[in-house]
Amino acid sequence: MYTKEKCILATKNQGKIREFHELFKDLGIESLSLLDVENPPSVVEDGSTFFENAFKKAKTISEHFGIIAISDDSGLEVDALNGRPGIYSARYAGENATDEENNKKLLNELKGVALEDRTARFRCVMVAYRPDGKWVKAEGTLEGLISIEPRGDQGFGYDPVFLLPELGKTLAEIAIEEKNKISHRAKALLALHEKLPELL
Ligand SMILES: O=P(O)(O)OP(=O)(O)OP(=O)(O)OC[C@H]1O[C@@H](n2cnc3c(O)ncnc32)[C@H](O)[C@@H]1O
Ligand SMILES: [Mg+2]
Repeated sequence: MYTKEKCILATKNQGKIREFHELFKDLGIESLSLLDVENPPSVVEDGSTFFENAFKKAKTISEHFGIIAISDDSGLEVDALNGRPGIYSARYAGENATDEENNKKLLNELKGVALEDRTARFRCVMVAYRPDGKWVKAEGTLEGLISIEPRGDQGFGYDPVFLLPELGKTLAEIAIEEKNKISHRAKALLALHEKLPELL
């Protein structure tokens, strides 16, 4: 059973890894991540879509370690910015930008835009890749608004500026368990999990 095997999460993002590990507890999946191994191959994210980048991350890591790899390529699409930063979310404010720098740039770009026009969504594309070349993919989204000011200290990335209108809170103001009930990542992982038996 794959649930007893180790698979590897093809990510170095601590925030993503924490969410995956919480979700994996319920699904009975055991995994390593790139933070648990020495000198993992680096993957240049030069694709033009979330899928291309997710596919490249999963394939490279799976072939290197010889086990199933699960990747996550995700980002924020802001309607008032014609979908930017999109696949460039991690490097929006520059190649090695911090989350704070990216959030600051985003809020600056949206200066003067009314709250109701700050609609946005997180998108997550996941690929599970088996070393012999068989793979499955899944996707999830989460709709919301870009807040006027950052709020909250939980989560990671753009969470402090991503407002959930129904709750009146940002993603950084809710607990990881709550985020994992609604997030783009959780939706993608549940859809991926349905397809994992195809890799067995
Ligand atoms: O490529 P890996 O190693 O997985 O890690 P990464 O941080 O580079 O990840 P991506 O290339 O997928 O870039 C995703 C960007 O979108 C942001 N992001 C994705 N999911 C998010 C979430 O749930 N909450 C806040 N920001 C998120 C994240 O902070 C990054 O800036
Ligand atoms: Mg990346």
